[in-house]
Amino acid sequence: MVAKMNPDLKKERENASFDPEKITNFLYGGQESVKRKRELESLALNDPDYQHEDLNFMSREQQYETQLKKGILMVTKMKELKITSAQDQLFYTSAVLVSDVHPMSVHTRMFLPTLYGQATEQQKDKWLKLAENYTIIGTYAQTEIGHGTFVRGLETTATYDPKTQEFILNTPTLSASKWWPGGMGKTSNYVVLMAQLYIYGKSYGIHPFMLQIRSLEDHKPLPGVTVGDIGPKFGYDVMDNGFLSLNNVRIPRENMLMKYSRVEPDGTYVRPPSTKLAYGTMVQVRAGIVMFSGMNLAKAVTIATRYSCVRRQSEMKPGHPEPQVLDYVTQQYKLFPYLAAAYAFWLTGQTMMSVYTTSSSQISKGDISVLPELHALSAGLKALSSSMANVGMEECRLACGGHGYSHASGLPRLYTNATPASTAEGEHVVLMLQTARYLMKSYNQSLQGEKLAGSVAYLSGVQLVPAAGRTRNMLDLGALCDAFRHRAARIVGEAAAQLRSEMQGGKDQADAWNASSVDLTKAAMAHSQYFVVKTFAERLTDSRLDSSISAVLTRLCQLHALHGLVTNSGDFLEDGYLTGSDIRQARRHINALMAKLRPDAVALVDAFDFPDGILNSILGRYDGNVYQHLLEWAKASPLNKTDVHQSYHKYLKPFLEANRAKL
Ligand SMILES: CCCCCCCCCCCCCCCCCCCCCC(=O)SCCNC(=O)CCNC(=O)[C@H](O)C(C)(C)COP(=O)(O)OP(=O)(O)OC[C@H]1O[C@@H](n2cnc3c(N)ncnc32)[C@H](O)[C@@H]1OP(=O)(O)O
Ligand SMILES: Cc1cc2nc3c(=O)[nH]c(=O)nc-3n(C[C@H](O)[C@H](O)[C@H](O)COP(=O)(O)OP(=O)(O)OC[C@H]3O[C@@H](n4cnc5c(N)ncnc54)[C@H](O)[C@@H]3O)c2cc1C
Repeated sequence: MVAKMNPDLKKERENASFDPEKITNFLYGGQESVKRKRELESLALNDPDYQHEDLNFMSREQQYETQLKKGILMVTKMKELKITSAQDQLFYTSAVLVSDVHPMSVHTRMFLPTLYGQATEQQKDKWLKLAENYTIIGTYAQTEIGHGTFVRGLETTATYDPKTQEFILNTPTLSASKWWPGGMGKTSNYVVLMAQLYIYGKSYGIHPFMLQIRSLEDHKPLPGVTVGDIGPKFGYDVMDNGFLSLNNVRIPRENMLMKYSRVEPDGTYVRPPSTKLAYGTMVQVRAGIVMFSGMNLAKAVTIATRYSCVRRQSEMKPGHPEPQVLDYVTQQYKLFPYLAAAYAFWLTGQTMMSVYTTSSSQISKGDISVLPELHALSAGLKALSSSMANVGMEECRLACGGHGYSHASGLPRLYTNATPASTAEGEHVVLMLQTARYLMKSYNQSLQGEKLAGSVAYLSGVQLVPAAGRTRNMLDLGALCDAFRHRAARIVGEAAAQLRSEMQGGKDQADAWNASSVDLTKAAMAHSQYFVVKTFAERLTDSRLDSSISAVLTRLCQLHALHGLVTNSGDFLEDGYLTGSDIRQARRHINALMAKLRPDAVALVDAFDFPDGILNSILGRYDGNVYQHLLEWAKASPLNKTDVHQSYHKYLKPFLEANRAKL
């Protein structure tokens, strides 16, 4: 029997100004792609082999085991079903894994991409098939107990022995032990080991090496290898992040991944075109995190928005029925800016991926000129999107009141699994500083009359003319983009001036950089925000957009820009580019936009097209039948398996009896 839809949600859907299907098609790149997405999702969600008890009711060991079993089934079925394209795999795996990963995720996301990106053709012949077949399972072992951020400072060594033509691998100190790699604790039998290369006592920096860590027969650690799980974490329970130490482990010379740099049998070192090519896998994952963050934020906003239409609380007017909590403007102010941000990062994530694809094909053809722009853009956008998603997901949880704190909402698990995106693959301040480094270099080039291209083109010949006194329409997307561009250019310029003045005051470059780093981070943030606002606005100029959806998407874009502007108003006011009256106008527009978006809120989250199985949230159910399912879910909790829990007999009963006896 089809359950009846909650009447409030039904009404919301009837009153929307547009057909959400049109936006779904826009978000996923067309009708055909949406059709395929739904086919694959339904295949996964209706497959009985993937069904299991709620992970939230399990111990960590059980979660690991369940998700490993599921991961294995998933890769087997994808092969059988010939689900081969990256897009199809993403649709299918998202439905199987929901907001979790599986213990072999880093194999797929980093180990294989490292082989594709860093191995020679010969090495690919040797390992790729094995890795693609999951005959070997690997991870990306870079971070150590003592160093994660400072890759150049890693202590693991790979010392070349020309006599035997082998590398000797060692973690010479406690702090050199590898720590964190996903799937290394219990699952992987191989790693790509990032280690300092030494030849004849000379260091050549960090390079990738293929290393077998466990027997392919009985999975026991190989001689010289100590490996295990690092223990429970804030989230990510299903993943066996691991530690690894190495004691004089020898591997053949051919195990260094040598696409870009080489060690000849006699120990001659052949330099790569750029030492940063060894960081390629990190750049790829960072680019992916922009979209990943947009999608996670979209899930959280879907849950909180639907629930806010089902939830009724308090009296807005004495004696009147309790309103849907989404009718409180403060609730709209909690959610709508993140609804807009989810759209912004979703679309920017797509742009980032297409920049990545184009640039990486140029790099593989030997053109490394695109590397600095790709690195700076992906670092800044990864940092911005993941930190915004963190704040937004938490705000969505808070917007669900008490029920948001329950695992039934899906929000705690979504948050704890997604929040590492801010730290892993480059801590967010560290990455912002990388973007700032590129901005400083570009800005100085522009001062010397060089014409800049790509994301920093706007820094060329920038004229910082204060525009106070000018009347402007704060809803005009062109004017909003101009304001963000002006702010970014000004802050970049001021950070450069600050850096210069620190150096003129006697500091060396490194101390001056540290002293200016708050301003530098701010410059990178302003630059990345400008990129997002501009990208969002540009995507709306697509002539294929139907007018009904173009109107509502324009409102979201305006809200995204205006909210960013109002929350950073000091930046726009500081040099008089905007006036107090512009900011007041912006605030009024935000209120008006929220009122206009209110009737479309549910349709806008429906358009993300997350089926219930993927949202995995009782509060966010499509049919809105929240309370009945909350109760059913609670009844399934392991503590409710018996009316009287065994601990009553063990502890409570004797305690009560002893107390009674004392009366
Ligand atoms: C967990 C959930 C997350 C969700 C993930 C979502 C994924 C999305 C997909 C969705 C599915 C989910 C599946 C989950 C499975 C995957 C799980 C992944 C798990 C995470 C794996 C990892 O966590 S894995 C380790 C990553 N660990 C770092 O991330 C270290 C940061 N640390 C550095 O990355 C360097 O340490 C740092 C700072 C650059 C300095 O590097 P350095 O010291 O060598 O360089 P300097 O600063 O001296 O800079 C010298 C010059 O190099 C330039 N440059 C530097 N880097 C460059 C580069 N990459 N490309 C070009 N140029 C570069 C720079 O711009 C300068 O250029 P210039 O001289 O011209 O100014
Ligand atoms: C869930 C999860 C999964 C992971 N998976 C993997 C994996 O599969 N493989 C792998 O190799 N690693 C993995 N990592 C490790 C991850 O990449 C690192 O933790 C991350 O790069 C941050 O480095 P760190 O831990 O050294 O932080 P730290 O650098 O110690 O950061 C601590 C503080 O110092 C500040 N700081 C550090 N350097 C600077 C600087 N230069 N300027 C200003 N501030 C600075 C940071 O901003 C931060 O506030 C994973 C981590 C997590 C949490």
